[in-house]
Amino acid sequence: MRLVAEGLSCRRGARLLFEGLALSVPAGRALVVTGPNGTGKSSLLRLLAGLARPDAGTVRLEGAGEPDDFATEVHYLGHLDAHKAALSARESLGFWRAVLGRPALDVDEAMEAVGLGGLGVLPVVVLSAGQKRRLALARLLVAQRPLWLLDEPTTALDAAAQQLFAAHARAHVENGGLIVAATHAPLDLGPSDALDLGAWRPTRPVAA
Ligand SMILES: Nc1ncnc2c1ncn2[C@@H]1O[C@H](COP(=O)(O)OP(=O)(O)OP(=O)(O)O)[C@@H](O)[C@H]1O
Repeated sequence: MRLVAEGLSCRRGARLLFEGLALSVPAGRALVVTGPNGTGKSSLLRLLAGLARPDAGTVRLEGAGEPDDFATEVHYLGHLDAHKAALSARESLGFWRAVLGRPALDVDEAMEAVGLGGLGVLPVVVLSAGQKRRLALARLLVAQRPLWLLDEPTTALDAAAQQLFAAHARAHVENGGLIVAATHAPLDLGPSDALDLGAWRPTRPVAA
């Protein structure tokens, strides 16, 4: 399996964020995307996830079966954690496990794996910011999907949770998974390439 993007251009409002962007991420490898605020890291991840259309260019996941199946191969973790506030942490994760399909860890195993063992009965609304982020990361573990698209995955995580996350991510890559992660923090995801989106900012014409 390989994620391939070619000739990608992205415009938000009146601003061209990048154009002609190409990337290729094979199975068993991660791509770490960095760049200053506003350079388009989240926008790029949304294009790769199929949540937005590029102004030009294509995205494909080679070796993923039918093109229509693309969405079922992808875990997208955005800025927002996408929990239902009124559910308990266990119920929320169980909901995602049922919806996402291809079950992997069971709910209690995944809660333990992100250090939330014992907190499952709490309503999501009372969890701390870092606990909510841990719960979002647990979603990656309850359903088997090869491509993880992660937007600032370590936001709000303490040092121990960052290490836990990195260990799960490296295991995913070692098992042939693919990861594209946007980050402002150093991330050790195992065999990786780097993409600095700051270098893709279109240059402005120099005023005469
Ligand atoms: N719906 C929108 N309409 C207009 N502009 C938008 C829209 N969404 C995002 N933008 C702009 O697109 C640019 C890129 O935003 P994006 O969130 O992709 O950047 P980022 O690199 O992820 O930033 P950060 O590091 O702050 O998270 C920003 O200038 C933002 O204001």
